[in-house]
Amino acid sequence: MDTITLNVPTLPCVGLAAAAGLLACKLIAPRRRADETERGPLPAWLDELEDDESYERVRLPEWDNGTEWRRKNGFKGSDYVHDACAAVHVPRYYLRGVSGGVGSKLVGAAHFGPGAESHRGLCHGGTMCSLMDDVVGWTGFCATGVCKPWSGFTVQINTALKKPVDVGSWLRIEGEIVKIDGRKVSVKARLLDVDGDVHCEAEGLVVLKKKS
Ligand SMILES: CCCCCCCC/C=C\CCCCCCCC(=O)SCCNC(=O)CCNC(=O)[C@H](O)C(C)(C)COP(=O)(O)OP(=O)(O)OC[C@H]1O[C@@H](n2cnc3c(N)ncnc32)[C@H](O)[C@@H]1OP(=O)(O)O
Repeated sequence: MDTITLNVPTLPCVGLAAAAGLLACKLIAPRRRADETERGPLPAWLDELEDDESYERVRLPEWDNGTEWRRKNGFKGSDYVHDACAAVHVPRYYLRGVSGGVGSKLVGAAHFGPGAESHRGLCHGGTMCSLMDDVVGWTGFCATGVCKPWSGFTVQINTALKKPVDVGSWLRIEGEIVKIDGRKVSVKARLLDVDGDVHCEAEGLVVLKKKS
């Protein structure tokens, strides 16, 4: 019968190697995944928005410096959509704010990464719904015509899935305030490609926080 000899001094080494591997995954792998180049270049039309004076880029510390800002402000994880490693990722939003809120429009680019896959190269419908939730919420936060982060809650997102999304796509995401009734902000949103084909659209409702 074969015998297996356990070399006891190697055990701590194996343990150390495993710990080092784990640390490498935690520290190195997420950074590699976060590398923008893996998503390819940002779509060119984002530059057009940058140059368009009617739109202003929404810059927030929770997006620009997410990890550190969140840790300091009591958040417990990474942003489901805005984090660089998110399966479906929005790197930027631009706001065309309108005084009074109605007509204010938020436009951004969304990338569907490999982690968003459902069936053979196509993305999970839930990734489109998540995006609709995000853009409805952030558009609702612009109910005064300027972006006031976390100023309300998304309470409804009625999403119609119209056309599948390929893994690796960059699509345009838009939200627009169509009605404000007290604390209730109604938003229409859609996700479209460069040809103007609509992949999904949504009607959403945001309830603003009570004034304290
Ligand atoms: C607004 C109150 C603030 C509370 C303070 C908490 C302190 C927190 C501090 C800081 C938070 C920063 C904010 C973070 C934002 C996160 C981002 C997201 O989008 S989260 C996504 C997941 N969404 C949820 O998890 C929502 C869950 N829902 C709720 O928590 C409640 O429903 C809430 C707070 C949104 C509203 O509760 P109510 O007690 O303040 O207000 P009511 O009187 O129930 O509703 C106001 C109006 O909205 C309608 N409404 C509410 N929910 C609706 C729904 N689901 N569908 C249709 N209408 C709805 C109601 O019918 C009412 O309408 P009528 O004024 O009577 O005409």
